[in-house]
Amino acid sequence: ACTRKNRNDALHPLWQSPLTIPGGTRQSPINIQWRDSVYDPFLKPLKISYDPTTCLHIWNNGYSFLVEFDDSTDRSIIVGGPLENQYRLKQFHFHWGAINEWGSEHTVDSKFYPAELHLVHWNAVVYPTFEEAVMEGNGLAVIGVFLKLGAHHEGLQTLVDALPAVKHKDTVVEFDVFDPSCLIPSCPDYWTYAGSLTTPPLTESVTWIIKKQPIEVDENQLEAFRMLLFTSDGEEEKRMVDNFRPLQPLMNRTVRSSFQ
Ligand SMILES: NS(=O)(=O)c1ccc(C(=O)O)c(S(=O)(=O)NCCc2ccccc2)c1
Ligand SMILES: [Zn+2]
Repeated sequence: ACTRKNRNDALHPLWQSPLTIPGGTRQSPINIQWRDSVYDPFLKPLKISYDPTTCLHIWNNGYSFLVEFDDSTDRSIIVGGPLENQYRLKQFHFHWGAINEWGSEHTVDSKFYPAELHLVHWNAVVYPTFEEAVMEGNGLAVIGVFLKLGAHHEGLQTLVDALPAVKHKDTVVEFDVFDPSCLIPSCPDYWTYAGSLTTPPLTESVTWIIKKQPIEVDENQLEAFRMLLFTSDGEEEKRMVDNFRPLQPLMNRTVRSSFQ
């Protein structure tokens, strides 16, 4: 009998998710070619208002560590920018590499950053639950912030100090007051495009807002990310590194910029 070719050859090793979504036309991440982005004078400034007391906890979900927020009210929201509605903050997380040469999900002119922060928001004006918003074209808005190697980042350090408590998959630690706007650069400039989640279910529901200016973090802070584990306590340890999805084709999309 002929052997069935392993159909998993197209799966990404990390998430056993398909590398390409059949019929996907707006997948993420992408390379942002600066000179191909189109300045849109009608783009508004992005307005960010987070209430630090909506912060709940940090947990290691087995492919990143995420800080979750109470999204039962409109206390932590973003509005403006390319968005038609206001969107509620649900969580933020990071993607990073084993070394400083790569780690971000998006690239700029094919350059990787060592890490990338994603702040995930959902359209609670139109959709009753996050789970429904995840399935809709205008359901989510994710702010992406690049991390580059440089000065120590005070705001990030409070997060880094909590990471040893969530070293293993499925561990959680209380984290009850944190204002993530300290992780967002002051420069208002951003790129924006229509994309998708970069983790399963990879749904094409994300308006991406990628800040042009990176934040600086130091080597010890990046190394702290790399001390986390994909694996649960008791399993053979696998360091949590390179948790970024490969670049996806731009296809018929234009990246707009809020700046000239
Ligand atoms: N890189 S990304 O911004 O695309 C992203 C990464 C991870 C997650 C996550 O689930 O933690 C998320 S999420 O919080 O949006 N969850 C998406 C998967 C999900 C769908 C429905 C219910 C729960 C989780 C987004
Ligand atoms: Zn992400």
